[in-house]
Amino acid sequence: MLITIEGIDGSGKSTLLARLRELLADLDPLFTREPGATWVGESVRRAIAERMDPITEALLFCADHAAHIDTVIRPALDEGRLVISDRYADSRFAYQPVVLDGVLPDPLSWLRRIHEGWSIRPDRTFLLVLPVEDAVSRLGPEKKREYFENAAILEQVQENYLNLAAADPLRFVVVDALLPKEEVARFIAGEIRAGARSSRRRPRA
Ligand SMILES: Nc1ncnc2c1ncn2[C@@H]1O[C@H](COP(=O)(O)OP(=O)(O)O)[C@@H](O)[C@H]1O
Ligand SMILES: Cc1cn([C@H]2C[C@H](O)[C@@H](COP(=O)(O)OP(=O)(O)O)O2)c(=O)[nH]c1=O
Repeated sequence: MLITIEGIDGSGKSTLLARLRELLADLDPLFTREPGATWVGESVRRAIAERMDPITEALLFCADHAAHIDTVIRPALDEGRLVISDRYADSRFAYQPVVLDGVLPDPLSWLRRIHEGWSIRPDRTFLLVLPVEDAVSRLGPEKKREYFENAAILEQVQENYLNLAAADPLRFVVVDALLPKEEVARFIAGEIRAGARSSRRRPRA
């Protein structure tokens, strides 16, 4: 079973993942992330830091995804493991249209076409949602921010995320990220546990 965690920068993904490691330890999940689970992820970080052109950047994120699926996700799913990824394809569909706006006529369709035929659809995606001003204040004024970590960009990213969730309500679970950390983590752990139980009853297609 493939679970993905999505949300704008500062929504609480890293905090949540750390707690899920404890709460779900008995299920022995494989925790992974995008970008960065493969060496391609290092190129992605460099591309963001150096502000490469948006097409190069988008294709590097996609290359990281392909390597991530090939080397980490597919092997684990084939072994029947529960896989939980901090960011996944929806990060591309939410962030890259913002930077590709004006560069391509329809960035989202372009991105979707690139993923077609090889990417693996998550069984469940938890989307952490909170007002952008709260996310930005959580990121902290003193922190050296990455390019995407600014309010105007994050507003558009979050709007894209909410549109993705509205279009696919069976897969997405929208979670109020303003709730206390422990409440967020326990709710999501419970949902993942319930999903894992029912997927054991269903043979994998
Ligand atoms: N539910 C929450 N309530 C209040 N603060 C939170 C919550 N979740 C995370 N935080 C804090 O917000 C900041 C950003 O969280 P983090 O997990 O790093 O976000 P992300 O990985 O999504 O960028 C951290 O300082 C973290 O302690
Ligand atoms: C996976 C992915 C991330 N991103 C962005 C989100 C983040 O701003 C940035 C780095 O992701 P991430 O490693 O989650 O950020 P951090 O560890 O600094 O919180 O890349 C994309 O724009 N597209 C993508 O496909």
